[in-house]
Amino acid sequence: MTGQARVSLTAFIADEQDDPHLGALVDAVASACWSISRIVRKAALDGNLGTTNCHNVQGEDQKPLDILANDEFFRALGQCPQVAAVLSEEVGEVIWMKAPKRGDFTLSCDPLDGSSNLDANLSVGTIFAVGQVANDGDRTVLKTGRSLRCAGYAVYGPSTMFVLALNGQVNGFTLDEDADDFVLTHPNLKIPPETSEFAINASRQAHWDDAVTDYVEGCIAGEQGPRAKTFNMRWTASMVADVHRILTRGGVFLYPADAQNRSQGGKLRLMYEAIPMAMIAEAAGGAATDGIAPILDIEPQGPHQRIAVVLGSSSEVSLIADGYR
Ligand SMILES: O=P(O)(O)OC[C@H]1O[C@](O)(COP(=O)(O)O)[C@@H](O)[C@@H]1O
Ligand SMILES: [Mg+2]
Ligand SMILES: [Mg+2]
Repeated sequence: MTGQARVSLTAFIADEQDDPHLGALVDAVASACWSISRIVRKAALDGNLGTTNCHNVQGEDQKPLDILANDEFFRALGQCPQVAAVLSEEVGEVIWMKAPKRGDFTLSCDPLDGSSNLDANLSVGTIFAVGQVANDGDRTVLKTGRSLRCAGYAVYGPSTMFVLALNGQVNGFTLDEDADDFVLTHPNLKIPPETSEFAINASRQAHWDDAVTDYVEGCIAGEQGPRAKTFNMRWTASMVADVHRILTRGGVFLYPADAQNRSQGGKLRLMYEAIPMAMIAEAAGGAATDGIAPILDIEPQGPHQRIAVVLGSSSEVSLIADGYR
């Protein structure tokens, strides 16, 4: 985007919508991501790699950076008077910051996504979704993704980027560390409907159901197979990094429910992984399903509910969903 006027995230949001409170909230989330980006980059220097003896409500090991990123989020949101509630992967229950008033915001977040990659210095990220309080005293956080005001993620990779779905569009901003600012570098991101790249943890093949096995075998069969084209495969084990690649060049991401994780509903969490990424995928012209229904139409049953996720290029998503019928 050289030669074009630099547009900062703050200016972009002010242009895009007229609710100054939402602008302030997105700015606060971006500042939390900026701090997390610095903490992640200095982790080895500050002794923040490795493990802790702590577990989150899902029984998962909490890495030092999971906890530090979560603290950063609450610090930044604590400065936003319009934030009524926060649901975080790292905290068991929904935290109410104040008595909810009509128009206040609720925030669901995965402060550090892809934490199994931290010690290997691979790309990780942060995921968030912003809901709104419908009426004074309304304490409903578990709403379908269709009710969201915006959603996004930050990816801490070779560069730090902030990607935001707002008003039916997805835009990417790159952190300019010298200017301490997120600058619009990837306007109006679109997921191409066709692709020849899929992402799945193939080591779980033995547990897959037929719909997934048939789909992957069809891809791997290449030009001689039913798809009559060559497919590539990628798996980074960071949902943010896999989804960012799909936003950049297309593809389909699958973390299906399988024989091993079906009893808990799948692996990924509906409120702060599946729903925000589904909003981003749909706003970028892609699709997102649990195999049966669009993820944004699913009524959440619990704050840490898990779900199957298939998202990305619309033609592949519908082909995979056909396999479940
Ligand atoms: O280890 P697996 O089975 O490949 O799972 C990787 C998936 O788990 C996650 O790391 C879960 O997210 P968290 O790191 O936030 O717990 C996703 O980012 C990723 O897609
Ligand atoms: Mg995650
Ligand atoms: Mg996480």
